Amino acid sequence: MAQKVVIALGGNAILQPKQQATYENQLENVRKSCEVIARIVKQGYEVVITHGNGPQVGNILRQQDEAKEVVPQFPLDVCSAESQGFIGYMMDQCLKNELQKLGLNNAVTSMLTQTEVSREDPAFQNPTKPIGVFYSEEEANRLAGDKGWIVKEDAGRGWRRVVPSPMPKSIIGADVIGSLTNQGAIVIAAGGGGIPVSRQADGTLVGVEAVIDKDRSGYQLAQDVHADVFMILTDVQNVFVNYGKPDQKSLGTISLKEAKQYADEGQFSAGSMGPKMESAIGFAEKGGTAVICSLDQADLALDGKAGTRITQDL
Ligand SMILES: Nc1ncnc2c1ncn2[C@@H]1O[C@H](COP(=O)(O)OP(=O)(O)O)[C@@H](O)[C@H]1O
Ligand SMILES: NC(=O)OP(=O)(O)O
Repeated sequence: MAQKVVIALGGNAILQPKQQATYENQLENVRKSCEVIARIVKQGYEVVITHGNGPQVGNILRQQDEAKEVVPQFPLDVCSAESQGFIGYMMDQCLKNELQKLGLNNAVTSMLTQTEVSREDPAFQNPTKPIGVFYSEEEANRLAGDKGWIVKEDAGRGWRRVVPSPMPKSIIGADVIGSLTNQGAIVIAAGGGGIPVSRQADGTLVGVEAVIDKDRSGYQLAQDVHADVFMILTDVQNVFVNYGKPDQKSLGTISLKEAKQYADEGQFSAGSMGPKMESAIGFAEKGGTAVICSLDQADLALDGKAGTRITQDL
């Protein structure tokens, strides 16, 4: 039987920190990602894709802010939906095109997805999710003062605005995503972690202002669709211990025990590698294989020849 892989693609792979946020730049990055994903499909894997939206949703908020005298501002959950919509569109189109180049005609569909969170989540008191572009410390502090933002340093790469990132409780429509996948479709879902919503006392859903971590939602999605492999594609080839220090060490295939030990030591930053490793460990604990690697090495990493790989039994 074909192996099922959930691929979580980083928002930074769609827009790199030093690139201008033009549509053309993002489309080209998505095209390159889809070229790799199409090769994975060609290898015979069943694929479900999720993606980040940190840079994009931050830019949408900034556009709104700059235009607030002219057009009313929308809440953050709606901005999340906007980013999911435009990234889903680019991905759906690029993947169809890249599959066609390989002579494949799998059905591809992008599903606008809501993810349930709790309004009581402690994340609302401690924002950790970096969004938008990077600033110098001075510029970030100025913007924080002017606009009431909370800003934090992001893994040695500069300063960014941060927003609350509650834990996903459930992916709404995960059963539909699973059955489409089982029928051979490639589904793009829960982009940007999914649009954050909470369930009210009467059972109805309502939007919540937050940005969910796509690695955490991807982990939930991977369990929901009974994936064999959960693969997180980002902008580093491997996970490191002592990251950014002279003695940093790249991690290849590691045991669950080793991964947990490094996480307990605080080796992985909140808002970047932290949620990736937490999700990878969770997935491996449930018996699956978790892989964290760079986009360009995704197919090698699936074969165990690149990236950081965590499995229950070594
Ligand atoms: N221990 C670590 N090993 C590798 N990368 C790390 C580590 N800690 C923090 N990082 C940072 O995590 C970043 C990837 O996380 P993030 O920016 O959230 O990616 P994405 O947008 O691709 O999901 C890397 O670019 C790196 O700077
Ligand atoms: N929503 C989310 O996790 O986005 P990034 O992957 O861009 O940080």
